[in-house]
Amino acid sequence: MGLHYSHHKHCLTHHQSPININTRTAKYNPSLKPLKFSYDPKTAKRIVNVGHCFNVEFEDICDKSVLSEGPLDGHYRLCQFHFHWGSSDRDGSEHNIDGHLYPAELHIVHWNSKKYTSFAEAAKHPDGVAVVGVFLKLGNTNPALQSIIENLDKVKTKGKACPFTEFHLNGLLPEDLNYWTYMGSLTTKPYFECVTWIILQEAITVSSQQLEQFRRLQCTSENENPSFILENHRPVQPLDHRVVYSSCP
Ligand SMILES: NS(=O)(=O)c1ccc(C(=O)NCc2ccccc2F)cc1
Ligand SMILES: [Zn+2]
Repeated sequence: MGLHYSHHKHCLTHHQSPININTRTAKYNPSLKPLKFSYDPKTAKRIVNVGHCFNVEFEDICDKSVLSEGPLDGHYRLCQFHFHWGSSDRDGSEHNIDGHLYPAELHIVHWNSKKYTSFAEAAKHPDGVAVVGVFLKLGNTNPALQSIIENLDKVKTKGKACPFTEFHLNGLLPEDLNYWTYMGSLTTKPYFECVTWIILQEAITVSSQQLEQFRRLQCTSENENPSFILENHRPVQPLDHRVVYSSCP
C-alpha cells in the first residue's frame, strides 16, 4: 500500500507526511470553511507512554468531542493528541514552514465517525483520519501544558498509563485558526495514507524547561536499561504533485 497509480502520469505517487510547507506556493481556496472544534473536557481519559511518544487519549465511543467544517465532509471524532519534539530546541516539529523548524508540534488526532466505526478501520481509508497540527514556538511557559507535564512522571516508562480527566483542549489552540491543508499520511509506522492534514498557521508557546520534561520520558519499559525519547520527529517527505491549500489569501 502507500502507492497510488495516477493514470494521467503513469507513475506511482506517494502521499507521505510530514512535508515542508512552501507558504508562497500554497493555494488560497475560498471554499475552505472555518474549523469548528467541539470538545467536551469530560471525554479526556488517560495519558499513555507508547514508547516513541505519549498520547493523551479521549473516550471515543460516541461523538462527544468532534472536529467539523474546515476542509472536512461531516464530523471527525477526537481520539487522542500527542507531541513531536527534538533532542534540542533547534528542531522537533515534523512539518516545516518555508524550511523553518519549530521545537515541537502538537497533533490532535480525529477519525471519520460518519463513515467508519473505529480509528483502526478509518485508518485504512484516504478520508478516514484528520489531524490538526499546531506548532510550538519557544517562549513563556505555557500554562495549558502544565497539567499534562506534571503527570509525565507517572508514565515515565514504555507502556505505563495514568488517569487524566477533565482537560480543556481548546487551551492548546491559538487565537487565529487559519490553516494550511493537504492529503498525507500517518508520520509513524504503519504510515497509512489516510490523513487530511490541517496545519494551523499560528503557533502556541512552550518554554525550554517544558520541552526538557518531554525528553525525560523513556522509550524503554521499567525493567530495561533506561533510554530516553530525546526526539521523535520524522524527516520531511517529497510533496510530488500535491498542492497545499490555504484557508486565507
Ligand atoms: N503522528 S500522526 O501522523 O498524527 C499519527 C497518529 C496516530 C497514529 C496511530 O494511531 N498509529 C497506530 C495505529 C493504530 C491502529 C491502526 C493504525 C495505526 F496506525 C500514528 C501516527
Ligand atoms: Zn504525530
